[in-house]
Amino acid sequence: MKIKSVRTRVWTWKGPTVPPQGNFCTNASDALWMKGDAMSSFRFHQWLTCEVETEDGTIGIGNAALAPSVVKKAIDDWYAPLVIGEDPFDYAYIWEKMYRRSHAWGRKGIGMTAISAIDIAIWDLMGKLVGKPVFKLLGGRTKEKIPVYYSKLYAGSIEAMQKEAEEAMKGGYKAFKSRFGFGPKDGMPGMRENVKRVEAVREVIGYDNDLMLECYMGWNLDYAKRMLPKLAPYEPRWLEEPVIADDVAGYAELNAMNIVPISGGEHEFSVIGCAELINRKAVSILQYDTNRVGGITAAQKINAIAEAAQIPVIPHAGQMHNYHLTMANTNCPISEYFPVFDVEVGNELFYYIFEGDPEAVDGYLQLDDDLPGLGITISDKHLQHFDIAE
Ligand SMILES: O=C(O)C(=O)C[C@@H](O)CO
Ligand SMILES: [Mg+2]
Repeated sequence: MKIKSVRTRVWTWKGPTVPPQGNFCTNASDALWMKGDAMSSFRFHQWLTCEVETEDGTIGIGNAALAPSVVKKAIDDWYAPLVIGEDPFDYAYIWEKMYRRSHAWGRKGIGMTAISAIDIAIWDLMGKLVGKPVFKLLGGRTKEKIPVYYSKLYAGSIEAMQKEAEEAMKGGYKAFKSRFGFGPKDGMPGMRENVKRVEAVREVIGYDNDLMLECYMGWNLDYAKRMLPKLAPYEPRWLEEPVIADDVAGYAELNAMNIVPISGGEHEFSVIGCAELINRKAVSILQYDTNRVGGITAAQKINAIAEAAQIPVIPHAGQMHNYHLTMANTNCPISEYFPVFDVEVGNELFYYIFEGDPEAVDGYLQLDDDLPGLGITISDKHLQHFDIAE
């Protein structure tokens, strides 16, 4: 069975969006003097779909959210010709071929994202060709159902964050991730504002539920070292991306302080890139995203390395490509879950492109033992809200 085509499309959201609300999420651009919406370059209002088709007409669906229009070009011009004519079940060889033939520029970022989208499509394809869900090809069911954590709680007024946390509690969630709104440029007053919001969310969710704290690369080593002791009393399960992704030494220093577990990895790429985070003890929880790190082929290899180091893997984002890996690995204890919302940052945009993503019920989600592949289709329900570029 050979791959006969690779079809990429870029989906640009033109529907209603929720406008940014002030200091709602620290991020890597906060260190710039720029005025205005620092999160603007971190929104996901475009998405890439990648459909890999075999001679018999079976189509596997992959996707990517980072720089979709550039990734499309990389796939169309460079990677698609490498995979057409190959047998999808030679997925390890295909992965190496894409990785090594673009090694001069593709090891991280755009290239690895393109490799990820194709690889995810190949795994969906293989599942469909053998009539098995992808998780059954990876190790099978390791959980009755997948516990999830509610991931939103962007920084806003204390009242608004407490209201959102109350609603999420009513939804049955038992773990919650909130975002910080203040960082180094906001000085001591900002530190106090950050702590106030952590305390306020804890007041609502109590101490029997997990609270994770997200910096999204918006702090630095000095600021994070000063913040950790202030956060410890609120018992966060982890502090996420406190420094920029390249500051692996900073990650390792913060993690070694052993005050709050440090997590990261959603902006790391390839097996070796994640092995570096593990081997340098830079993270206590690894959070690659399968549609960035190298797809399912790479993610499963990373899962083995993480398991050997007893570092739990909790992939960034929801989406089926991550859920299947979590279901198939005991060392992947829970999944991140973006509740279905109006399009804001855009983490939730995939709900408007695909059908089949499970909705969390009482803090859990379920995968179907008998649904071949990833279990998603491309939806036609929201086409009026997208411009689609072939
Ligand atoms: O969900 C996460 O971990 C992210 O980093 C999403 C990003 O939009 C910041 O919240
Ligand atoms: Mg994150």
